Amino acid sequence: MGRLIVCDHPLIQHKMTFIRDKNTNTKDFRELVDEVATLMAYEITRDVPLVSVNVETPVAVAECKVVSGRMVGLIPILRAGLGMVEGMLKLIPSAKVGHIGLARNPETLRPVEYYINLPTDATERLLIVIDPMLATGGSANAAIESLKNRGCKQIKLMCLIAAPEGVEAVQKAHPDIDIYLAALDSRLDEHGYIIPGLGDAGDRLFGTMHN
Ligand SMILES: O=P(O)(O)OC[C@H]1O[C@H](OP(=O)(O)OP(=O)(O)O)[C@H](O)[C@@H]1O
Ligand SMILES: O=c1cc[nH]c(=O)[nH]1
Ligand SMILES: [Mg+2]
Repeated sequence: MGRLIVCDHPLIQHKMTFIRDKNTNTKDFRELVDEVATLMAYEITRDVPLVSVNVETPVAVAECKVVSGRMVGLIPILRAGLGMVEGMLKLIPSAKVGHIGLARNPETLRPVEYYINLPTDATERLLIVIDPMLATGGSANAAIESLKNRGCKQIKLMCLIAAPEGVEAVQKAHPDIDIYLAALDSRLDEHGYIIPGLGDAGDRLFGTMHN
């Protein structure tokens, strides 16, 4: 079974409080999501391979390590996953970015894939699927399945908030996948929203709330 890692660093918990708050405006929400993505990037790259290099300090040769090149691909699920890309690229600037467009049908809650574009060397990279919300798990599962169907083998999933139902669905369909979260919430409501959650992540990131 893949690991479930809840990244509960105090700075992440602090920022998540304001991300959840309905009174946080679009600009602040976007900045906070970006910041949490940067902090989570630190944790999700904890086990990337290193290679040894020697560097000359002003006084001696030091045996050092560098992250081996061309390691990571970021795969945001459109739209809301886009809000986490820049924050991760701050720590992993050599990552390439692929996109998977999925939208949940509000009645069936089933995801519909409307776009996919992956880096040409995606099968050689550790791919991090990113989406703020893991609700029923339908979107994450569809994205992971799409990647696997194209020959990708090393895949992790990174979300801000998950419902237990979503975690269980991903673990059942893809038991090889590690899941990284900033918070694990209580449940889903009858519309497939995470409770207490943060509302609709895409709408809050892009200011498209219908109210
Ligand atoms: O786990 P699930 O039940 O599949 O729900 C989670 C999905 O729902 C949201 O996207 P949405 O369909 O609202 O699209 P958007 O990002 O364009 O707003 C969210 O960003 C996830 O992709
Ligand atoms: O709570 C939820 C569930 C799915 N998608 C969201 O943006 N929020
Ligand atoms: Mg949405």
